[in-house]
Amino acid sequence: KAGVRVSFVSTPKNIERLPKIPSTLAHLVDFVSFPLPSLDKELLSESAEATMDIPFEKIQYLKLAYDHLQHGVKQFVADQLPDWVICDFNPHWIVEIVKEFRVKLIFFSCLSTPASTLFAQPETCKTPLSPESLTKPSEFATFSSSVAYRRHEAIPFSAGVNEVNASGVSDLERIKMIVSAAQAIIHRSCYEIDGEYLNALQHQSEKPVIPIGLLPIERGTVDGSRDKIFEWLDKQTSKSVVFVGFGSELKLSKDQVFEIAYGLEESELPFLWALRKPIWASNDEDFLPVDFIERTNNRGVVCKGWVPQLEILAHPSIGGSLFHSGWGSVIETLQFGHILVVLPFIVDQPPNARFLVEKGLAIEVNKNEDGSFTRKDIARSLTQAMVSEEGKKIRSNAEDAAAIVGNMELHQGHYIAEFVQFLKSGIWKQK
Ligand SMILES: O=c1ccn([C@@H]2O[C@H](COP(=O)(O)OP(=O)(O)O[C@H]3O[C@H](CO)[C@@H](O)[C@H](O)[C@H]3O)[C@@H](O)[C@H]2O)c(=O)[nH]1
Repeated sequence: KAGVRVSFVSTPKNIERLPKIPSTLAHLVDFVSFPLPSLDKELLSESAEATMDIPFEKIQYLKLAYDHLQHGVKQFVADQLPDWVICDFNPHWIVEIVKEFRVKLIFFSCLSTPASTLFAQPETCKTPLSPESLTKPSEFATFSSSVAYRRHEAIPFSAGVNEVNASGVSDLERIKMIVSAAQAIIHRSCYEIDGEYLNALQHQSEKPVIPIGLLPIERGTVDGSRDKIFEWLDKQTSKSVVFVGFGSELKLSKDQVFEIAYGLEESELPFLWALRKPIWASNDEDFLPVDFIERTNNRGVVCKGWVPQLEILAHPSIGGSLFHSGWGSVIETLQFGHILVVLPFIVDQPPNARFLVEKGLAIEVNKNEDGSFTRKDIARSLTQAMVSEEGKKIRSNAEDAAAIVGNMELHQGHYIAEFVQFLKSGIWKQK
């Protein structure tokens, strides 16, 4: 909308998943599709193009396949000579390409600023990321911060990012290479919500750390066909229903799915659960406790598949959500002023959850030291959030947050405008 020409480079299936570009912007935005090079079918199925398509242990092969895109991308950069390349942490080989063609680079971190303050500790720039460094708040947080991993979360996370996987390059190495070559780092962030962490991150970094706003999605830009989910929601009382979802890439175990199911049942609250077929399920239908659907069908709906989450969250019957605290879902929930019950598992989800609790916007489900949780923990947190007196202040804080998180003028008008200014001038004045 600011008149910047954008080529969005990805693979066919991922591009198909994106919303269509409005005709008024079609002359400025190209979707550039490179077929994903195939690997041995044993390693990666031909239809897999994103983490949501595969089990966790296969992600390393997806990275390997993406690394083979470097030749096509190099040719594209040579032909187009863009002013800037913006990329996430994955394509470390872009560093050589931008150097060769003298193109400027921006690192887009899709993780929140509170989470990033933990990865960007000065010591981790030199050494592998240790679990110890993740279990304490950033030393650059000059305020009282509770954002840190618990030990049971820090151990697998640090192992995952340090490991030299099948692609031959660890995630930490990828991030380091891109960050050190980038002129700036951009975050889905704004001073009004996570300003203190943005400032802490800026103190940790020698480069501009630029908030590009929270990028709330405008309604009507995603498919929200009014199918029977909405007919059911229309019949529910205002702000009474909990939306339950765990994002795109998290794979829950059978125990976890069952405890969530029993917890929903025990809470006696109306719910709408978006549940894709778990990888351990033997068939398309049977992955919930016996008779769960029958026992809860007077007040709950389970949608087995991908749902129009944004349109559901916008419905007036939704009052709260039970989420993994993926940053995208956090923004979408707060955009509509709903309280969050957070049950974090992987990547940045644990620090996101701590941040939301610290801000008085969420209740985190209690977990044991080994990371397990029970139906009682789920039911207790849901009741507290949705109906109890204890949750009243948090419900009201979440409602107030909608005025900031859902403010399109602030995010698109102000933050994106400032970022565009940076793209044009290359100069960033720290706030
Ligand atoms: O049935 C569904 C399920 C998901 N979504 C959408 O998918 C996105 C999910 O995003 P997010 O909440 O960020 O979850 P993940 O994609 O699972 O998140 C990964 O990426 C995030 C950063 O973008 C990290 O914060 C998470 O930890 C990481 O797991 C959101 O836009 C949802 O609206 C749907 O529309 N329908």
